[in-house]
Amino acid sequence: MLTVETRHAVSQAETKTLDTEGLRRAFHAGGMFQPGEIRLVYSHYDRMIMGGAVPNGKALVLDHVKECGTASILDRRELGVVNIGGSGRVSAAGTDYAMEKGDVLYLPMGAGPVTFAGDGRFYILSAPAHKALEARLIRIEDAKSFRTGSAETANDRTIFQFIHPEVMQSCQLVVGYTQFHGGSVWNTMPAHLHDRRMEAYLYFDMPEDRRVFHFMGEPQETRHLVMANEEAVLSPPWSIHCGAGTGSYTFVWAMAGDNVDYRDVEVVPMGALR
Ligand SMILES: O=C[C@H](O)[C@@H](O)CC(=O)C(=O)O
Ligand SMILES: [Zn+2]
Repeated sequence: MLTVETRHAVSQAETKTLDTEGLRRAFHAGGMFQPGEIRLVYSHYDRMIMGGAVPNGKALVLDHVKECGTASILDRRELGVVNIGGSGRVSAAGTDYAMEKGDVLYLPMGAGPVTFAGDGRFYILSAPAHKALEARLIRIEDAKSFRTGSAETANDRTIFQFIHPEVMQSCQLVVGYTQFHGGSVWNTMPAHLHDRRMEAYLYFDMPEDRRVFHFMGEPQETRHLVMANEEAVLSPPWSIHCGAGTGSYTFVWAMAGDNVDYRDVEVVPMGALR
């Protein structure tokens, strides 16, 4: 079963007027990981699609998505998959990829229908593409990683880059995830902006009652959303994106837009935040 929700782009001016429910309707996505279902959220920020596929023993096929206006989703798009669950398999274009937790798969434009199987919980990301590149399964040891932050500032973490120019080629997608050490809780602080790219975060690896207070908005007009396990949040290109958890967690970050330059960010000075 396929379910698709559309999220239109919301401006800075409108965001300023939203209450909690309004903010969540515009930017928050929950319930994407349902056994036996594929659920997608089609965002009009750079037309990024995020979603979940949970085969739960019965194979699921991602093919025609009406919102994309093509016969099959990858006719004019590329796809990233992060397995956040148990052992599973993803197949496309006659190749079967065994995916353990933490593995990331890139499927290029033209790869055709995508089949999800096994015990995986597959987080899906897709952006429009302009050329057919190489498919690639990237395991954590093939990712580029760096440790940043410190325990003193509660942001000691390792950033793993998978679909990233220093690892492989993609058209628009840049995808990786960040893991915390020793109870650190703050991601992406000091915050930054990148008007060239939107970003989506998926928070996971959290016990049921853990929450991340995710911050968004223009630097001088911030808002927060309370995020539970396996919930995602859209970050418009004009928005900061950072958060603090009530304990450690992992989050997948994914971007699409005008460039794939991970360092093309403007750091927001602490004094500019309101
Ligand atoms: O533009 C890059 C993204 O916001 C994330 O990669 C940041 C992040 O993972 C972190 O600081 O923890
Ligand atoms: Zn960012």
